[in-house]
Amino acid sequence: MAPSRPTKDRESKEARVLANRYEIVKKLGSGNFGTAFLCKDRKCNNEFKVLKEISVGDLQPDETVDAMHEARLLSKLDHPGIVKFHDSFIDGEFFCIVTEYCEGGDLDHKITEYKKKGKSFDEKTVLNWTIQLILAVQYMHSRRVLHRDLKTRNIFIRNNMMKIGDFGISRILMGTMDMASTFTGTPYYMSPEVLKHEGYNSKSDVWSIGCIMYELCTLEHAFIGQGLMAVMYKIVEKEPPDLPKKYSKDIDDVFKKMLIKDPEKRPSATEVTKFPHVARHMAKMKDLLTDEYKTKHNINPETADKEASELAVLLREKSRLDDLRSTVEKSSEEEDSDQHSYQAAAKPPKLTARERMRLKKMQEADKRAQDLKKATKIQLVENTERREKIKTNFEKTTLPAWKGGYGEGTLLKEAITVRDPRLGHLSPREYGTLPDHHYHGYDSSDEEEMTVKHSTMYRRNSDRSGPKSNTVGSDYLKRSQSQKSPRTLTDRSMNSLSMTVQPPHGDERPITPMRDLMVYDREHSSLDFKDGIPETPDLANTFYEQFNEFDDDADVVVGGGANDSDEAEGTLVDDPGQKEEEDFINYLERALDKDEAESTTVSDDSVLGAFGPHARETKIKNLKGECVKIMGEEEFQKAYNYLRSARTSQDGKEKSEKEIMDGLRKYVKNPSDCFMVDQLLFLEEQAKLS
Ligand SMILES: Nc1ncnc2c1ncn2[C@@H]1O[C@H](COP(=O)(O)OP(=O)(O)OP(=O)(O)O)[C@@H](O)[C@H]1O
Repeated sequence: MAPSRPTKDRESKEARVLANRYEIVKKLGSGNFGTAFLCKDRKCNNEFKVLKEISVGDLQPDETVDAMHEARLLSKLDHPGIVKFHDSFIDGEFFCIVTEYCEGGDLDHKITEYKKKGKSFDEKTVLNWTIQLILAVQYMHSRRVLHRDLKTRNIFIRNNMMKIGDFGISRILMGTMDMASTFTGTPYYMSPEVLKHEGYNSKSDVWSIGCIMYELCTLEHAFIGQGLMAVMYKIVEKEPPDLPKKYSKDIDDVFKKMLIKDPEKRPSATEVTKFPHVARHMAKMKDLLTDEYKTKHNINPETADKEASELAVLLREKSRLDDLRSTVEKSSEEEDSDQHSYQAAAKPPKLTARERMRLKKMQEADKRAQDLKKATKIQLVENTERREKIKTNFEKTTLPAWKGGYGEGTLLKEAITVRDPRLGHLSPREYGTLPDHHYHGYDSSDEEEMTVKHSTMYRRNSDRSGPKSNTVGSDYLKRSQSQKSPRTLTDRSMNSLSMTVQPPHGDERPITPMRDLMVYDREHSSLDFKDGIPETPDLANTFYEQFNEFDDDADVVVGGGANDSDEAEGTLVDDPGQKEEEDFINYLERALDKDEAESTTVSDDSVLGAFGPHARETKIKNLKGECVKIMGEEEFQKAYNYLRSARTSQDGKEKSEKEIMDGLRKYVKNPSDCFMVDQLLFLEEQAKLS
């Protein structure tokens, strides 16, 4: 069993916080490689995540680096059927992995629960889940990643969706990378080629999914026997059992194909998706999910189409009007110059009555915008002066600590608010109730681009996790800033914000006055609020907090850690659940595409996680220790000698598993214990070869 932290540390009443952000909530359980905890991510709206601690023991530093590297690579896997990897870090002697939390627990628990209640999964559920798993496996394989330890305990349930978790980092760290989970004594999902030491490849993962599928139908393992050797023998030699009669022949066929002994003949994940029965079911799933998605997210296809065509007409009109405007502007400029006045006046652009009217309106609007720009410049100067005045007042007076309401917050807000002229003059209260995006993107002038931002609309005072819709605009801005895109929002991005953000109507929860302040773009603004930081410590702190929150480098985007940058580049859809639904529908669609290219079989040599000599040595050492612990020194030595000669028989005659097992009985009480001895021999062989 992997070492765990000292009891005192774990039982302390104070919340344990790791990496300055993950607050341990409770222990979920301990596995062979470490302990899993439910934690709250303080930097991510207290979102629940799972933190797994694995003792790195006496690993060499380079192996830990390897594991970190592996963790980074795994963090790139982004699929609705794969448990999201968020972060990894070293904490003392522990390597910590932070992943998505799956509230439905693992599939092993689910199956046990069903068994206890005498329930069973219907065919549709079995197919749904198998398809979800196979799509995730297909995705992994296309990225040349093998799981190698697919079993019901490594499959998690979230929102009734299957998610593959527990990738190999723990096994790398504990030195059991070669064959799936040999320490755990769970050979039930291991393929014949793995048991025969013929190497792990992508088809071995497909085998494991076949075994899981059988388990979903029967709540039993596909290959059972008394002891590990018996199980191994059945896997290698015996045909899989039939599925119970209540399942169709079609689904039985799919399962049987996934359990073809010869990996060459066994279908790949992509081929499984092309089986007619699977493809038909996938198409149904896609239609159903798409309908559900539309209903849930209030998307009416007819309205959407109508809106899209209306938008297209408007865009066409706008672009024609833009052309006309520039032509008119050009001709009037030319009229002003002596050179071409006659020529220009002679060729006025041809406009329809409607266009003339629109053009006139546009020109008026342009003029108004120019005036507003000027007004804002004046306002800026006034604001700066006012701010200076307030600063001086602050220096002279000590303000009482803020206790709610719109006291000094309002004062400060008034002082430093740069008003968006399009909003007219609003009271602070009115500012507070406007949706986020109304504050973005006003250009005060060409030279001094300034992005004005309202910080935390609709957020509660105590908890900063507001409804999702309120953060979309802010995240959009954060993203655009972090990508160093132009600081001001274009009309189009304003439009996209207006379309995406749906502020909850009538939601006027109290707003923290200091948070009502607008945050400015430090690099580009001519206003330097740093000079205007309130002197009262509490206010100053809150003031600073805002800068931290919106700092370009601040770690604030959903997802945290290793994935932050990726997610920052993500879609505008800010609800992870919604994104996942969309992604899953897309993957189904892609899998249904007949022309989709088949990924080649991925073998052990070509995948992530090739480990170095240090890791192998550690593995051999651990494995030997484990064997001696179980069998005793003497018995281990006998079994080891016997198996070494049996496995490496030089006479060219290969013994069957049954023969080997029978021979083994002469030396050991329980031949199934020798499963690990076999692993040890295999590793030693590998070490010799490398
Ligand atoms: N992402 C997750 N979401 C929800 N529960 C999880 C998650 N990861 C692990 N768990 C739960 O935490 C417990 C411990 O998990 P862990 O992976 O450490 O061990 P295991 O899966 O039981 O064994 P092993 O990994 O050694 O095969 C299990 O009950 C598991 O269901």
